[in-house]
Amino acid sequence: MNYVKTAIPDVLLLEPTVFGDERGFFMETFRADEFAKQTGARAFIQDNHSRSSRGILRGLHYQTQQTQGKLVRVVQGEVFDVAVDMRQNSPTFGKWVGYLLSAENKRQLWVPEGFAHGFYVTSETAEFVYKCTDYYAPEYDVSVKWDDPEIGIEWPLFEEQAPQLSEKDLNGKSFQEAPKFLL
Ligand SMILES: Cc1cn([C@H]2C[C@H](O)[C@@H](COP(=O)(O)OP(=O)(O)O[C@H]3O[C@@H](C)C(=O)[C@@H](O)[C@H]3O)O2)c(=O)[nH]c1=O
Repeated sequence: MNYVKTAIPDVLLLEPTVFGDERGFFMETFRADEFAKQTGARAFIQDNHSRSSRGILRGLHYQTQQTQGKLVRVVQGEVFDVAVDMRQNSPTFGKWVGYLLSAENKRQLWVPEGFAHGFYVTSETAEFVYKCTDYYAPEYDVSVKWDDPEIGIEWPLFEEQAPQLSEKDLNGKSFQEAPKFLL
């Protein structure tokens, strides 16, 4: 596994080593020892899997307590995946990074605690799989507006179709009013 620093050094892009042969391919998707060495993160205790159609946007989400670090990947289709730094005392506070993750490119994104996270589906459907360092806690769940101009995420949107969001995400907080981390 290749761990690549992004423009926000705490957010890492992981490129697995893929062994192809006449049967198909094999890759390791997670190793606790290597991952802990690279990130210093707490152990993962929850795994999630979601499926979404083209044009769905989920995010931007984080939990103010039981804060989750997330190791995310796509097992079918393609998404544009984004992390936003919500750590007030960080040199990259308010900055975002975004990457296309797909079943084909097999890349993973490490989104540490202190970041809001979201994704936009660019294929017909996408199955999204991720590991979390803490449990889901809806009482601490925050949604930040995906299109807040202060963050300025450049989503690769389809022109003919506005992104489709959940009720919760339609009512997301502005970046300014969203609670920040002091990590
Ligand atoms: C996230 C989550 C949801 N749920 C339930 C609550 C709800 O009824 C249903 C759908 O929840 P949501 O609308 O919050 O799902 P979703 O919009 O997919 O939320 C996820 O979005 C991405 C971007 C993230 O970063 C994740 O951490 C998570 O917040 O699933 C759980 O039971 N456990 C969980 O861990």
